[in-house]
Amino acid sequence: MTDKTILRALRGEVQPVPPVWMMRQAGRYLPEYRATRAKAGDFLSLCYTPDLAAEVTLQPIRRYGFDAAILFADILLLPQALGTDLWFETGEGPRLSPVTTPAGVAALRGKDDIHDRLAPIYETVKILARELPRETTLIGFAGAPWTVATYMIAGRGTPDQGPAHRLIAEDRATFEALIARITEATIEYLSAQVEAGAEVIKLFDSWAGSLKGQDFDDFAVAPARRIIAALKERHPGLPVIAFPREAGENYAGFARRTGADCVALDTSVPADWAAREVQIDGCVQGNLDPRLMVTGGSELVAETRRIVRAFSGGAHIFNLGHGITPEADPDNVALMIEAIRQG
Ligand SMILES: Cc1c2[nH]c(c1CCC(=O)O)Cc1[nH]c(c(CCC(=O)O)c1C)Cc1[nH]c(c(CCC(=O)O)c1C)Cc1[nH]c(c(C)c1CCC(=O)O)C2
Repeated sequence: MTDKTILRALRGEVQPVPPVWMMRQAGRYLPEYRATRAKAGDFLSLCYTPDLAAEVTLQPIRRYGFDAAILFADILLLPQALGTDLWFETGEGPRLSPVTTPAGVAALRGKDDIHDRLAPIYETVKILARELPRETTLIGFAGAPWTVATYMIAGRGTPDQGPAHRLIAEDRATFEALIARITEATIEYLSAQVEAGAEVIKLFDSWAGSLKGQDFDDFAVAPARRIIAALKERHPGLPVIAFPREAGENYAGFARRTGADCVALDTSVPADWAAREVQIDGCVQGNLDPRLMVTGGSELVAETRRIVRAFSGGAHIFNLGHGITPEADPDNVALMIEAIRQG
């Protein structure tokens, strides 16, 4: 049995001090990240250069001693491995060649033909498995099929995921075929990460909140359940964190319905409600507002303590409700960690 604090939380163990890591902990708020990114040239080159991707993954571990490191990569590398073009417009975000037709879906690579392009990611995982401190847990990840599909269909990020919802309404068969292709490829991608040394897997469904009713069941719950079941069959005991962001009331029962060991909570979910309705099924992760990492001060300390207290009756991994932003002050991260560990 391991004594790693993150793995203990994921097994449902209640700990006096919750383990902590942060979404986007390797990121632009850190000067050392900006320096390594400049050396790589651009964001995608950083993702695909294993030595540099491992370096930025390790930077926040060295600086803060987080309990977990998350592989540095992006959810959009999988669509790229499936054959879509991918680039980042400076100051705007990702762009992809859209996939909206039966022919477009059929032209995607098969689930077993993604590994040549993703090999550098597996190499990053191998370096990290060697170099991380022994008490630090290594988290691998992928986007959940719905969120990845929203980018593939629109060719970019969209505020309301309109193009993906339109495809569901107008050509459900093509949409379902796309989800199925992403789901099967995601299983192979995550399984390869585990074989390379990832100890925990996290599924990011950043746009789950725009799925309502039956669509939530069909396109957020069902694909996650399929991926988690396949991964656990191949890698017995593998812990999985699911992040159905903005799912609201659908957070209740999400772990049970998908087989996830932990549900990550966004900032819109009241901690007291989540302690009653979500934590009864196991570990929860979250959910400090990332804005407090910009503003800091006594409000940051008070909020951190409030969240620790709210979840103290069950298994809890402290985290933000979403990624830390480039405007955050690195000193506020240290202040948050001190409030967690020293109470
Ligand atoms: C939707 C999504 C993406 N990527 C991701 C999601 C799901 C989680 C979420 O909701 O944030 C997930 C992601 N992206 C990144 C990671 C690495 C691990 C981590 O530190 O959490 C992870 C887990 C690095 C990244 N991915 C990106 C950056 C910033 C790139 C830079 O250095 O310029 C980082 C550190 C770029 C990215 N990547 C994506 C967008 C929309 C953008 C542009 C917006 C932005 O600039 O913040 C797609």
